[in-house]
Amino acid sequence: MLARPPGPTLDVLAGRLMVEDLSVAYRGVPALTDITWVAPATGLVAVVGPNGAGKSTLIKAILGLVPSTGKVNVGGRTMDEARGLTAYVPQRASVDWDFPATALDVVLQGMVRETGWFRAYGRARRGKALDLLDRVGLADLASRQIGAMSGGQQQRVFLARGLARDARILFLDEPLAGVDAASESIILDVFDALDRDGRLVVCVHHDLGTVAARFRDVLVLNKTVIAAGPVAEAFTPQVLARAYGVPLAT
Ligand SMILES: Nc1ncnc2c1ncn2[C@@H]1O[C@H](COP(=O)(O)OP(=O)(O)OP(=O)(O)O)[C@@H](O)[C@H]1O
Repeated sequence: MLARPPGPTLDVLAGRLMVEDLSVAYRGVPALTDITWVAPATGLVAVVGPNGAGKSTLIKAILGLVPSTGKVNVGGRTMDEARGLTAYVPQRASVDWDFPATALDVVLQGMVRETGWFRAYGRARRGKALDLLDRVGLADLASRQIGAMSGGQQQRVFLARGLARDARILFLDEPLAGVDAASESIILDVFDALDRDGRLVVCVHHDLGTVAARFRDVLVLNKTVIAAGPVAEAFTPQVLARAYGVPLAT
């Protein structure tokens, strides 16, 4: 049985992302073991942990991008059934930046679903894609090749692409890694707007110094769950010492 946080009724859990006994192994080597986690209904969650803790693997396993055992559901729906509710912004390092596409193309690709490629290029969709680029401060670079943009600009384009799905739950893998202060500020402002809009943002994050200021909840991982919950309760020096193996200040 899923261990529930004390108190909540089924109503409170309705619609929540729930992970139960999730395990992943790569060629027989465990990367994640028995992850059980009930995400908050909305808000910003930082997924933190040392290198190799399994943060990226967790996001991919939740989305069904790597084989896993255990259960994942959103309010009782499997991830396949809930696919339309989710968006994924992968780690920048995992993207081939040499592919020939403009920033606008990349955002339009985010709107392609089961309906197929053709419908994605209607006038309304193009307008929406331009609005999304504007939202991340890149309206004037819509026709720039993605490979000719800075790291922070590329990350913002991929955030806009994630937003194009109008998802209720957004997963982002280190969107703030290696971006400059201006890009970081724009990305965090978008997160805050998503939070106000009642979305759930699950973000792999390396900078422990900004967790308390910018995220409401945290999931601390080191191949299994070390702690999870509101930052004030779960992001403590004791938890971080357990996760990272050395004392760290929060
Ligand atoms: N495709 C793969 N094949 C084999 N092993 C993998 C694969 N992907 C990840 N791993 C291993 O699984 C473990 C968890 O990796 P993962 O990338 O999920 O960790 P992470 O916490 O996101 O790390 P980082 O902070 O360095 O990005 C690591 O030991 C990694 O080497």
